[in-house]
Amino acid sequence: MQLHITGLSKTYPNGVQALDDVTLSIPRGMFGLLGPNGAGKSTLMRTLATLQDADSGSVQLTDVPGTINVLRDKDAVRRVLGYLPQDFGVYPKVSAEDMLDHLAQLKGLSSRGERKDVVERLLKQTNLHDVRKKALGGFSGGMRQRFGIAQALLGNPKLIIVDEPTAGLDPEERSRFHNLLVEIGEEVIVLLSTHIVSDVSDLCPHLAIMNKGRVLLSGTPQALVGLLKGRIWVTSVSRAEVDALKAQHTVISTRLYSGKTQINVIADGHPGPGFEPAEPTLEDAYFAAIGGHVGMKRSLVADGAFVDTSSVIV
Ligand SMILES: Nc1ncnc2c1ncn2[C@@H]1O[C@H](COP(=O)(O)OP(=O)(O)OP(=O)(O)O)[C@@H](O)[C@H]1O
Repeated sequence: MQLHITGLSKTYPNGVQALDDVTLSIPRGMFGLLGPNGAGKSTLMRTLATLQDADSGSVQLTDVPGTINVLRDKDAVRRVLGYLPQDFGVYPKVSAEDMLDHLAQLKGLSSRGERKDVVERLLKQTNLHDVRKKALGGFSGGMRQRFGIAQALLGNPKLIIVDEPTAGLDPEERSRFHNLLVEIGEEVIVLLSTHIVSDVSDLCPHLAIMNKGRVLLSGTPQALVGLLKGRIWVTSVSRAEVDALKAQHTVISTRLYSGKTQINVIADGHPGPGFEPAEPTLEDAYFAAIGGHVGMKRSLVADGAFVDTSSVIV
């Protein structure tokens, strides 16, 4: 099973181009869609979830078995889709158990006994069984997101789309949520959008980095990080020195560390006194891509094949 997205574009009536010729092949397992706010992640996910139309392009879900034309055969997509939107709302007065039972009915599970089993299993899987009688309005952010996954798993979906699910969760709930996603398994496609690099590095064997509606890079974390091998340098300076360094070097990120500013620079050779070589991380790849310092030849992905980023130009 693979999801092939080819040349997908979308411009909103206000003139914002949210998707600009997006081409990606998404294999089975967890796939991270990483990008800053406004990159176009939600637009892409809503389009794949059949909730809005693209202006052009095509999307195919292969070997489901058979092939689904995602933009055209919306009912067929909905039968294999589980979706957790960014703004997942719940009825505050309804209990988790009753709501899940209701959603199961809407998904077509008409047998009461079968529904009871499915609801029970999902509540256990998402660690909500103890609070199943509690009204959803009293749920914490993390519990609500786990409930969101429970409803997305109704009907054994093959394509699961989760849009920024960890935003606003505390570290413990984030880790719990990550474990839940990992458990969903490798037999389905799980597309996860996030602006948090560690969500992707912890979970996803494949990812794409998006900005301004375009895919900047895609591949395995190792391949993306490999692009920067020997090219990341780090130094630590006082705040007063930061602007001068930014004027002289290609700074890809700065962060405060023990009261000093740690600066990561991209350069093909040693940038000068005070710099140490650094092992590149996915965060470096992310910032380098967003800053336009590494990129992908568009023609390489034009055939829709999943690109090994060893073939990426820098
Ligand atoms: N319905 C809409 N009408 C007009 N512009 C929109 C609409 N939805 C999104 N946009 C714009 O399209 C661009 C992409 O938005 P989108 O929500 O897809 O990005 P995102 O990567 O999901 O970011 P975020 O995490 O902030 O939602 C943004 O500039 C946004 O303001």
